[in-house]
Amino acid sequence: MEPVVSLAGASLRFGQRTLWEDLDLAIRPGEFFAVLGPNGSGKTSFLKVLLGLQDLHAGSAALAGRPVERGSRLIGYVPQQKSFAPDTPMRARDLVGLGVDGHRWGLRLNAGRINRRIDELLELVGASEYARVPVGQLSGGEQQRLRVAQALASDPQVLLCDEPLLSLDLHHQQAVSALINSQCRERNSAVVFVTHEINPIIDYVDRVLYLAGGRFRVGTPEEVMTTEVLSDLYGSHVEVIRANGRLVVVGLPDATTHHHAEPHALAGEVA
Ligand SMILES: Nc1ncnc2c1ncn2[C@@H]1O[C@H](COP(=O)(O)OP(=O)(O)OP(=O)(O)O)[C@@H](O)[C@H]1O
Repeated sequence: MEPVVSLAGASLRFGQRTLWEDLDLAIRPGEFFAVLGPNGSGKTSFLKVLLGLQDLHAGSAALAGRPVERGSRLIGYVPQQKSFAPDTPMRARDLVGLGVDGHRWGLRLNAGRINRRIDELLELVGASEYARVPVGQLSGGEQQRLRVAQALASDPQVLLCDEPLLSLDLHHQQAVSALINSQCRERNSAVVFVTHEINPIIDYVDRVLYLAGGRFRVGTPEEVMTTEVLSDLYGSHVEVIRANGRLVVVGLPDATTHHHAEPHALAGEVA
């Protein structure tokens, strides 16, 4: 199967600082691909490259075989959370409606079908009851669920998610992760999911790109999330503990404010 996202010899550098270099990557349709790493390791910048918003220092990046470009219709994007201003003159359903234009849903949708599609998306993210509330009056988590609905609205071939679970409670973390996974499996979208914390999505992830200290590793979670690999990436000993199907990384260097769960939190929390 042709990859829908591909990078060849890709390097990103700001001034003297190399975030990653010589990255070769092919992400196929229907793949759930997680991007992990500490603060400042270049996860958001990686998404910006795919969005055509960040030039590479070297190498190339392509979507569906064509060079990345701004405003690509192939992409759905859940940006890193920023709140809407309290007086934003838009209701929740208007925000989701911005994502529905029907170009992947056959003929141009008429008003009735657009409304039904918006209702369906609001329902999927559990936002029906605040559909008519101005977005600026909603909580961070409620706004976040709308962003997910908006990103799914166009049935994108590539779904880019930047920490989409931030500020969601456990129930909605699970619901939103499952929804993104359905888009991946049922609609064959490639999902690129940036996160500090792999546990909420560990059952869904096919492969991981782990960025740290200007280097990276790519592979399945079993290949990458090990004491040996992460100790090598961080350049100091870290311990990866597996318990109850969850992963805990212990002993990360102080300089990396990393949101992995602490060992005491094993009993069912989600960091
Ligand atoms: N346009 C830019 N010019 C210079 N430096 C930049 C630019 N964009 C990002 N950086 C730097 O590159 C590094 C990586 O930023 P990025 O936002 O990609 O990290 P991240 O892994 O997403 O971090 P976080 O987990 O904190 O969101 C940061 O140190 C940031 O300051």
